[in-house]
Amino acid sequence: MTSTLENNKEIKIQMRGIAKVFETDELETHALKNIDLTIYAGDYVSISGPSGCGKSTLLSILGLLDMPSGGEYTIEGVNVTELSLDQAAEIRNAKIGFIFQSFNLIDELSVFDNVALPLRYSSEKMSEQAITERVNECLQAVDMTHRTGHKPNQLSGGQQQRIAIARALVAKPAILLVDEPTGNLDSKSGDQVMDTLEQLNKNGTTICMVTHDPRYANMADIQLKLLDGSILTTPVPGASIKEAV
Ligand SMILES: Nc1ncnc2c1ncn2[C@@H]1O[C@H](COP(=O)(O)OP(=O)(O)OP(=O)(O)O)[C@@H](O)[C@H]1O
Repeated sequence: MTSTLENNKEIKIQMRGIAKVFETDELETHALKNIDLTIYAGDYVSISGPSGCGKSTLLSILGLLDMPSGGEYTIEGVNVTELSLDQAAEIRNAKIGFIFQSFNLIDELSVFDNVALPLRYSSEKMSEQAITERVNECLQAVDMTHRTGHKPNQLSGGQQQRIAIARALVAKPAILLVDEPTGNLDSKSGDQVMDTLEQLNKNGTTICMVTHDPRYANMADIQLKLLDGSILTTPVPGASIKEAV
C-alpha cells in the first residue's frame, strides 16, 4: 500500500516516469516523456506550454480518460496505472472533478439538477435531503445560490462555468482538473471564474489547470511548463512539485 503522506502533507496525485506514445502507421509521437509529478492536498498547479507540448495528453491521463504507455500513477494512494475501462470510470467519478472550456451543462435541467447529477448517478446512494444540502453548499461556494431554478441558457457564460465548477465539486473529488476554463468567456467573466477557482483553492480545494493564458497560469502557486512532452520548470522554492529527472 502506497503511503499518501509525505512530510505530513497528504499526497493527492503522484506520477513517476509517466510516458505516452501515440503510434500511427507511419509515425510514433512521444507526447509525454518521463513525467514525475506530485500534487499535495491544497495545491494549485497550472500547466502551460506551446501547442502540441502534451498538455491535453497529461490532463487526460491525470483524469483517467487515457492510460499512459509507461510509468506509475496513483490517486490518493490507489495505483491507477492499469485499470479496465469500468474501473477507470468508477475511480474517475469518485475522485476527479472536471471543468472544461465548454461548460457541458444539460440545457433541459435546472441549475440545481445539473449540479445534483453526479450525486444521483453515484453508486453511493444519498437521500434527497443530503443531496439538497450538498448542492446548496456547492452553489454557495461559487456564489450562485440565486439562480437555482434557472436553466443554463438563462445564464451568462461566466455563470454557466461557475455552475459547472459547482457540479465538479459536488462529489467531493480528490482534485479538480481544469482545462482552459476561460476559453469561451470574455475577459471580465474569465476573471470572475478565475477568482472563484482561487477562492475554492484558498478554502482547500486541490486544483490542476491547463491554460494558454500566462496571466491565469501565474495565479497558481505551482506553475509547470511543458515542452516537447517534458516538464521544464524547476519549481519555485517551497513549492511541492517534484522536479522532472
Ligand atoms: N490520438 C493521437 N494520436 C496521435 N498523436 C496524438 C494524439 N493525440 C495527441 N497526439 C500528439 O501528441 C502531441 C501532444 O498533443 P497534445 O494534444 O497533448 O498537445 P497540447 O499541448 O494539448 O496542444 P494544444 O495546446 O494545441 O491543445 C502532439 O504532437 C499531438 O500531435
